[in-house]
Order: sequence, then C-alpha cells, then structure tokens
Amino acid sequence: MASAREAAIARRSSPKVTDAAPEDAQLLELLGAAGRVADHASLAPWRVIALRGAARERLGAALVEAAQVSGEAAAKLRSKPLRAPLLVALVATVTPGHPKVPEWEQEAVAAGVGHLLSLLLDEAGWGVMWRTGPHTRHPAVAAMHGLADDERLLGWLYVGGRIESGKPGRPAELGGSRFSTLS
Ligand SMILES: Cc1cc2nc3c(=O)[nH]c(=O)nc-3n(C[C@H](O)[C@H](O)[C@H](O)COP(=O)(O)O)c2cc1C
Repeated sequence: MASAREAAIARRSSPKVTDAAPEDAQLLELLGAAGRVADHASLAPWRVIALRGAARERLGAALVEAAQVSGEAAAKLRSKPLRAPLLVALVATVTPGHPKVPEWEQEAVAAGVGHLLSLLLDEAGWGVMWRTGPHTRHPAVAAMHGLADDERLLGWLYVGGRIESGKPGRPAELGGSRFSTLS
C-alpha cells in the first residue's frame, strides 16, 4: 500500500476511462475513509450520489434544460455524462446560520471529502476525473439529483476503468510563491 504522500504524488486525472466501475460496496468502504477529513463541529456536511446507467442520461437531459440549447449543441451536452460508467455527485449539505461553522467551512469539508475520495479511488486503481461546468448549480440539475434547498452540488467524480496514458503527471515540487513563512 502506498503512503499518503506517495499516493498524492502518483494521483492524476483520467479524462478517458473504460466501462469498468467500482461496486457500491467498494465506494462505501472508500467513503468511510474519505469521510475522516477534518470536520469543524463534526457536522458531516456532505453526501454523495452514485449515478449509473440511465441516471446519467437523465443528468444529460437536465444539463440540456439548464443550457437551453437544441440540435447539435444539445446532443453534445447530453452525451457528456456518458463519458464514464459511474458519476459520483459530490453534495455539500449546508446548515445555514450555524453559530460556529460558516457555510464556506462546510463546503470546504465537502470538497475535502471529494478530493480524498478521488485520491483513494485513484490509489485503488480506478480512473477518476472531477468535472463541473457552467450548469452545475442550475435548479434543473439540482432537481435531477433530488437535492434539498440547502444542498449544493460540487460537481461529479467521473469514475471508470483506468487507461494508462503514459504521460507524466504534474510535478510535485512547489514553484514560486506558494509557500512562505512568517515568524
Ligand atoms: C472542483 C473541480 C472541478 C473541476 N472541473 C473540471 C471540469 O469541468 N473540466 C475539466 O477538464 N477539469 C476539471 N477539473 C480539473 C481536473 O479534474 C484535473 O484536476 C486537472 O485537469 C488537472 O489534472 P490532474 O488532476 O491530473 O493534475 C476540476 C477540478 C476540480 C477540483
């Protein structure tokens, strides 16, 4: 098993994947670990929804409704969710007006779960790519997922069988101005 550091350095996004996908049981196991991110007041302000099969077609239809396009543009948009056999929708379940934990902190926790889940899926050998787009928070897209009023979509992890690209990932070294020390 890779160390957390080794897994982070090895991780890279997979824009193209095969039709293989992890079962719900494996997703649940990995989510148990991903849900261990730091979480102010332990609100667990997140949930995920696995979209498989025809649910991806319903998402495509919701994207077209959101974009108000037709013809070729609609066909292109409708097919986007079909690029992977499994889409893991990442949802921030925000408690508004919490006395200690503002909304941005709750979204940060949900995003942390998304990043850690993406890392764990990558480490388990799956191809993963986090995708969003201009319609991620459109009401039609929220309705397709059955989101409640205080739930916000953070995008989808597109997951499938990994195709080795042979291309190197981004370098792990930090350049320039991303680190400084105050003392
Ligand atoms: C919140 C979020 C949304 C993203 N949305 C998209 C997207 O819609 N389209 C895309 O090509 N990449 C998107 N990305 C970036 C890719 O997932 C990926 O991280 C990037 O291409 C860098 O490649 P790497 O992860 O292999 O270093 C998104 C990443 C994050 C964290």
